[in-house]
Amino acid sequence: MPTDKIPIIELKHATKIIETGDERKVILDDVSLKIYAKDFITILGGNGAGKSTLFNAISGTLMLTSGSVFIKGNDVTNHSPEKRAAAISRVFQDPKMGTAPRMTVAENIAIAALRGKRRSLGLRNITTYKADFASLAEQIGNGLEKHLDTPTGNLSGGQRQALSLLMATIVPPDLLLLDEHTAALDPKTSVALMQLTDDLVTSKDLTALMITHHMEDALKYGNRLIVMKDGQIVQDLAATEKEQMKLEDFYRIFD
Ligand SMILES: Nc1ncnc2c1ncn2[C@@H]1O[C@H](COP(=O)(O)OP(=O)(O)OP(=O)(O)O)[C@@H](O)[C@H]1O
Repeated sequence: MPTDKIPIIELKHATKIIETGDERKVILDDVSLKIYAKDFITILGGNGAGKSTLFNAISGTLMLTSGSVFIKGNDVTNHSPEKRAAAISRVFQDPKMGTAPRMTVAENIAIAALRGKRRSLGLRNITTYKADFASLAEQIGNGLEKHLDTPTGNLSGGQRQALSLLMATIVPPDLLLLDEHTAALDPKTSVALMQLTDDLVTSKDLTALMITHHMEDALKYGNRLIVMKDGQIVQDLAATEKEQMKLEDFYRIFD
């Protein structure tokens, strides 16, 4: 891992404590992490280990109790999620989360294409861009290009997740957060979406963090693997270390 470059994301002693009545719970425990350009990091951890909390801390939907968050060297610890959204895209587990259901596929893509731009595309001008949208959707596969005028609420879960992925990356973000984005899909669709994800991340040189409960995927994809437990990062493995790990080794981590 490079040490001289400025990380895309850096967490310094990120800590979140939840206090309710007499109860005090540390859900993110002094996490320090540097994520560099083109890192594709898979994240494993049991239920309640703090994986989504880590994503919430990075995207700003959870404000830290102490510690700080930097995006490309800028301290964004007190920035709202909206402000951080110019740099960070997130795809959720639930296919309903990433897209506006009453809007068509083309309209959703048009909105995503505007991210970070001041100029308005004007939804009325979508026809001008239809050919571009169709070719983008075609790259995604699974017939999305034939559904440009279909409200996204009528798409299959797999098509919606593929569309969410396209929308999250159409304007390449500084960081792509994948929050168990294949977990709600049937096994065949899940494998196809995972392959598509890897193709997109690799071809667009994206920097990505991916939470998964599939140990095989965590081992197969990415250049780095993080294991979380009790709000802490307990393993941070580079590609070479990861290659030497066997599934049994990971099962031991969760013991
Ligand atoms: N806003 C909150 N208030 C109180 N507790 C919270 C809050 N957010 C998360 N937690 C708690 O923090 C712990 C970590 O939750 P988190 O969702 O990050 O786990 P996870 O690793 O993503 O788990 P899973 O695999 O089940 O999705 C859990 O015990 C959860 O109940």
